[in-house]
Amino acid sequence: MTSPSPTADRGAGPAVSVGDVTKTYGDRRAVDGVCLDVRRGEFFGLLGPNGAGKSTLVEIMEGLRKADSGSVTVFGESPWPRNTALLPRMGVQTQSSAFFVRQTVHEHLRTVAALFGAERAAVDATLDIVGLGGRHDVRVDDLSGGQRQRLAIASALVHGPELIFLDEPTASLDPEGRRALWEVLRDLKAEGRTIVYTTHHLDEAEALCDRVGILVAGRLVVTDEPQHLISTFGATSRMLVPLGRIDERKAASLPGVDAVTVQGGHLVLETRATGKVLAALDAVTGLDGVQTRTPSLEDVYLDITTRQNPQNPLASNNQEHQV
Ligand SMILES: Nc1ncnc2c1ncn2[C@@H]1O[C@H](COP(=O)(O)OP(=O)(O)OP(=O)(O)O)[C@@H](O)[C@H]1O
Repeated sequence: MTSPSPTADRGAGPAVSVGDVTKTYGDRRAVDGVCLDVRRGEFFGLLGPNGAGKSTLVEIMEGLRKADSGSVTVFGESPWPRNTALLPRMGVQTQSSAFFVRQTVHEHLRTVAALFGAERAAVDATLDIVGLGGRHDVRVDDLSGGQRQRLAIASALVHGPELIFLDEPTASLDPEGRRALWEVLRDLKAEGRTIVYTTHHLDEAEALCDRVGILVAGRLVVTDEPQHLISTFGATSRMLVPLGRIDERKAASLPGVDAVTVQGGHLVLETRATGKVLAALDAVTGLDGVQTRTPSLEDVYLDITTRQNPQNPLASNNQEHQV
């Protein structure tokens, strides 16, 4: 990015502050009393099932949508009604980003850059970093879905904003493109920029985010660091033992085993006491071919969203916590 590093601003207040924000469409409450501060220089991931309210909340933070009630500030100022002083400081990629479809890729990004007064050199550099360096002369109309997504991301980055909002930026990218974007995002964070993004890729959120927030039915039920969330919620580890090595009943009776299921060619032992179970397995059958899967953010996410879903009879509302 060509703009100066925003690192110097880090000591000031939060990049984004959301206070008790609510948004209702008809009789549907899309965002329900959300409070959240995103710190300067933070990489914050907003997670949640389809329809949980992520895009609506992000659009309210961006100043693209008006909240029914509550307060939002971006760098201490309200983004609504449209705050032109904030626009150069923010980069926005939405799920329905608009394009100048009759222009070429390079013309499109030049037009966007000019709107923000960004240097022309930034256009070539940004196309390179999103992997569109070889596509300058292709008409936007003729891009594939993933290439359009890359161009939308480039449009959010070309003016070197301090605060970057990305709504499911990796949704249509191929695996190579996804990993390449991870590196771009890590570099942006290393420059001191603040990133707020939504994703359904939990491995990605675990790898990239300083903190994640999980929205369920419009309510922010958890905000925490991914690793802390995993240890706090104590999701179980799984041990995969090749079938035939130990029978199901005997496996279930081993000390520390919480549950046993058969999946594919394995007995799957769930446990919160990995060492104890490994020692017991070693004594009974040896550890050759035994695989251990430690809990991931995805396990915790599924646990939380299942319990918090109001449609689910096991739902409980007593897990809210923030770090
Ligand atoms: N413009 C709108 N008019 C009416 N209802 C809307 C509108 N936008 C969103 N909704 C509804 O609000 C709820 C939240 O939608 P939103 O798009 O914010 O969720 P999301 O978490 O981003 O979902 P996804 O993961 O599928 O993108 C959904 O029930 C959706 O149908």
